[in-house]
Amino acid sequence: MSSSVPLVVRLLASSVSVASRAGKIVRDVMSKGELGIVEKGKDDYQTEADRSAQRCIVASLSAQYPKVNIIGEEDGPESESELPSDWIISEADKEVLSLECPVNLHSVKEEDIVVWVDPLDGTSEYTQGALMLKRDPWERWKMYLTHPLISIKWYLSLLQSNYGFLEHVTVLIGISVNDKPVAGVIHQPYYKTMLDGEKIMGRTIWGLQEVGVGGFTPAPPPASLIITTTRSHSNPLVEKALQVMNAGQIVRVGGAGFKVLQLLEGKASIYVFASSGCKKWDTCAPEAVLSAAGGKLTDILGNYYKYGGAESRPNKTGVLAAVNDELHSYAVKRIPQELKDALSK
Ligand SMILES: Nc1ncnc2c1ncn2[C@@H]1O[C@H](COP(=O)(O)O)[C@@H](OP(=O)(O)O)[C@H]1O
Ligand SMILES: [Mg+2]
Ligand SMILES: [Mg+2]
Ligand SMILES: [Mg+2]
Repeated sequence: MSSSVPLVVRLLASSVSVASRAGKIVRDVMSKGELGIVEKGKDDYQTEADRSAQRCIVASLSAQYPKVNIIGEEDGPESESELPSDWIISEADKEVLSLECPVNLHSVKEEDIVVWVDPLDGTSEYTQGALMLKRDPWERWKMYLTHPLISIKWYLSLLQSNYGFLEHVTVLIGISVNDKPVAGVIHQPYYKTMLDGEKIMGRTIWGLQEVGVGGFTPAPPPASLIITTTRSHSNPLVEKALQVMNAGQIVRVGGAGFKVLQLLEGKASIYVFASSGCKKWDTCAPEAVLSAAGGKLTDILGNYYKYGGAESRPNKTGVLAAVNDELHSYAVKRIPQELKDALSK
């Protein structure tokens, strides 16, 4: 790889390649059927796919960029087992490598960068998706009975959905410089495209400050106000914030990455989540990609989060994102003060 390419662009190009490999790991774990679900906390789970995808991303990036501070969601005791050699990716996406680096990022050093990794965003939807891969209804029912995450209401909605909610799953790699997300990758392992009659799995969307987004073509916002929000982590405050938006429609989907994709694809115009459940790894890459496309992601007070390595992990004051500044200000104004106060406490 040419070292004349500025560091941020090289790191983004490497992240695009490694996210795609991590996405394959996510699919492979699902195909084997041994999800290895571990409960980290209330409504907070981890699977073998989360653990393995993170190992692949962190090992690949830290081998090439040893002084970059890489923070992953699934940090914990290091696994003893050796990493398969094909999990270490040293390739870098050629299209991204040829991008013009914004002038203010030209001289960024490894020490100035913090990378936030969410190896699998939408873990609830991933584990529920496993059910839909069981073709035999009796097998599916047995799996449901032993599944820790699914209520009967969800089971029924799953049966109505075509392919479960696997499309909501993303791999997120966010690159921040001096507290600010400047570049990011959102990879969708279960996005399907047909090419010459052949099914291709996965697509990778990237964003770079001042350059724009790649990997897909953003669509204009919908004509009426459509809000996207959580489908698996709601609570009374979250619902209150949705009520005040006066939206024509509310779309409940999994993952912070997928909700930002809903905004970029013209399926919704505002993402509202008045809860402290999301963390920095959930929003770093989505914020970078959204802002590169002209959108804005902040907390529900309208303040940007900071992404330095010493910042606390939770996004305590919620998430509010919109496709443009005008819709973002509309949403900030609509949120009642008592709700802002409740999250700021
Ligand atoms: N109450 C809560 N507890 C734990 N994690 C939460 C949470 N609310 C949101 N999150 C995390 O924020 C991300 C987006 O959530 P949602 O899909 O509900 O919008 C998910 O990331 P992960 O799937 O990577 O863990 C989810 O776990
Ligand atoms: Mg998680
Ligand atoms: Mg996440
Ligand atoms: Mg995750």
